[in-house]
Amino acid sequence: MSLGNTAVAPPREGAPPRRRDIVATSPFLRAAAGDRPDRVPVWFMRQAGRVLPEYRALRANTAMLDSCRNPDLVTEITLQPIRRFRPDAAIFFSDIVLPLAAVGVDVDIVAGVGPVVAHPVRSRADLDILRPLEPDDVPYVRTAVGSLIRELGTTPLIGFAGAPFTLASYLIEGGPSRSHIRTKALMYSEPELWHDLLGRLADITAAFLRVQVDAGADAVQLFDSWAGALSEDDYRRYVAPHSSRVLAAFADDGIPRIHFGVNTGQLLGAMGEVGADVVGVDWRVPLDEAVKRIGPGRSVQGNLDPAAVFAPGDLLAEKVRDVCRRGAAAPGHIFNLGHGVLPESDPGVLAHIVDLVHQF
Ligand SMILES: Cc1c2[nH]c(c1CCC(=O)O)Cc1[nH]c(c(CCC(=O)O)c1C)Cc1[nH]c(c(CCC(=O)O)c1C)Cc1[nH]c(c(C)c1CCC(=O)O)C2
Repeated sequence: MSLGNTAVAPPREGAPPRRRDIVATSPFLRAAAGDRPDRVPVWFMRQAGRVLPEYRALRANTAMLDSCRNPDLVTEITLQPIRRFRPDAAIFFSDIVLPLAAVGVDVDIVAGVGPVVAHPVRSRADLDILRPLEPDDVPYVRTAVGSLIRELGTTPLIGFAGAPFTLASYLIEGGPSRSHIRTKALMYSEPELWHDLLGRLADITAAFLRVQVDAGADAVQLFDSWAGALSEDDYRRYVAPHSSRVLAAFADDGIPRIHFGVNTGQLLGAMGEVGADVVGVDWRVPLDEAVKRIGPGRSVQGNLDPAAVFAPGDLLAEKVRDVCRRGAAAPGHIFNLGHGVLPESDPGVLAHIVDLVHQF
């Protein structure tokens, strides 16, 4: 059975040869395409990074964005969790603000805070900073994806980018925000400026993903981490057209497009409709209920509470099995946490979760 619309799309004219050999066998790619492989595939958002001591050792003297610009470091960091956890997919090590930095936005990643933008975007004049992203702005991305494809063997590589709304929030607020007040104020009071801004961000995001896909990434995930702050009506009006344009740019590539956000119970249907093959679900909505909201023909990814890794072993195992059982309501299910791995997590417990999912 193949309900998804991914497996059938012919490659784009002039596109690189996809790793067609793994499409038929990879549990991750099959589940993304709406199939039921022999085992439930699993990977973890933020599996590459701070949870691993070998990562912390490697990054000790390198700033986050500098490490993203070093293909050897990116390759090694992306591979570290593959060796340790044996998940069914790798995710490219980078950050959602990297393409913004690549077009000249003064953005830094401050430890314990997150991305901080020196000159927030608040007026039409500020938009000029957002020029289009050219492939040559991120040569290190092409190099790193290429070397990963050679190293990964049969494990698929997920490319990713931040969605226009989530990037806009960082740009407008100047950093992380709980309420997104300035973002929403601009959205409501200057809709024309808002749509210009999100349009530019959609172009940058699509171009950043294009570099990864043309270098050989086997899937893409669009992170709209903060979209859950919006009502469905506002999401459809102010955000969906732009995310839709990003995902539509990969409709002919024959690769799965995963669309994820946090706290998006009210948006699951809309987030599927913008052109996702797989909808990522956080832990607040059980997967069988999420499947009803998303509607037919789309796979789901998720959705163990990242804090469940701190539960006693038998309760954790019960929770893992519950996610797998409920995920069976979708055409295809990719096991994941409902958001990124928490830094305090024990890597041994993550490896155990991979085993539990594979045994299910
Ligand atoms: C919030 C934040 C961002 N960027 C950053 C933060 C703060 C992190 C912290 O101190 O807790 C900075 C950052 N981003 C990343 C690191 C490397 C170390 C690590 O935290 O693992 C660091 C220090 C990797 C990353 N950052 C991201 C990835 C890719 C996604 C993945 O691996 O699953 C990685 C490896 C993506 C990212 N980056 C950002 C968002 C909103 C997302 C989307 C995913 C999400 O909602 O968490 C912005």
